[in-house]
Amino acid sequence: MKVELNVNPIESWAKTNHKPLIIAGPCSAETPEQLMSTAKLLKDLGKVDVLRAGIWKPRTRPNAFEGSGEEGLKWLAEVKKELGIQIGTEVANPEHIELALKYGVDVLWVGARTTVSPFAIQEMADAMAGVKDKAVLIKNPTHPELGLWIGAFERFYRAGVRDLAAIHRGFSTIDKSKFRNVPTWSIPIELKRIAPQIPIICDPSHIGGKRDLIFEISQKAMDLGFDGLMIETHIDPDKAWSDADQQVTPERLGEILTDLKIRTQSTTNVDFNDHLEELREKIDNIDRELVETLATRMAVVEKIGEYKRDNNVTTLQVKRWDDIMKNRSELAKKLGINEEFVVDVFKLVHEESIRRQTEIMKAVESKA
Ligand SMILES: O=C(O)C(=O)C[C@]1(C(=O)O)C=C[C@@H](O)C=C1
Repeated sequence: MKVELNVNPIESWAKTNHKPLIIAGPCSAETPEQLMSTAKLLKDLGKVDVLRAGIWKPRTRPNAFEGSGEEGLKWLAEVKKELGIQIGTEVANPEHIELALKYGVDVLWVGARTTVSPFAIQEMADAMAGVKDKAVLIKNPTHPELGLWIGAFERFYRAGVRDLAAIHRGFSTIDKSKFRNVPTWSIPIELKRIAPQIPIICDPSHIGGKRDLIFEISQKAMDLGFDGLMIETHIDPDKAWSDADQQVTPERLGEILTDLKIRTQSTTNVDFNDHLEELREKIDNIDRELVETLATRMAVVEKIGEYKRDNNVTTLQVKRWDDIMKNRSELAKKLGINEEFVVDVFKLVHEESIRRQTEIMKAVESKA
């Protein structure tokens, strides 16, 4: 799948000359004082490009704080006027968009729970038709379905929105995890591969769910070459009306941003590039050998499949499979590589063996 979306580079709409783009501010706009005092400290850091604040909060259950609504937009507009900082908030329907535009919101984002619904996205895209100079950021859907995420970009793009970016906020899981939303980095990496022109912003607050994890997640995003960070920041995090555990003080945000190592996609250093080229050639050769070895293995699997078919023996051989898993895992340990990774590779290999042997069995059935 290739996605042709000629979206504008982040610098063109965020009016920033540094990378990464930093969006920070409280989870929710609670009071005019809370918003203004947080915003002033963020502005003083000199590194924050957009002040964020939730106005309408999609809470799991209805009795939680659901946002300050239009009133909060007035406070945001006041901050923009007084501090000259760009402002951003989450929108979930055309009415939110209309109000956000009325109060001069510069950056609108679509939440994960909205991205899952193409109906909601289409209505919002229609509401953005003809709107100029406003950026739309789209959070990944709550579950790791890349097509749905891309579909949301396509809907806004068709409506004429060109200032677009993705926000990676992790994926819901019922498994026990140290993260609130598991990052499953392979999904944003795949988005980068098939649509490299779409900037990606990481939301470590929602991935981590705990303030202690924010630095580590942000650094990982920088190591992967993400374009920005959205970090929830509150003047007094422990007293926040929503998501208290994942917010940091403006002071802590300053430390995080200072400590982050920012990497570049490439370098003009000739020695580095020459050496990288040599190593990549080695990798190309190793990969060729790997694929050739897989093909040789598969030929043996097919031979076994024919024997099994002719002797009415099942494709799946649990004892043998279990022995293979144990042995390959021990081998990985001995060679000092990640055992889980090797086990995962062999699970895929085994799945393919079974698929191929099932085909061999079927071929005879259909002849009979
Ligand atoms: O050993 C066999 O019986 C095979 O068919 C080979 C193989 C494998 O891929 O290694 C495939 C299926 C079985 O479940 C066990 C092992």
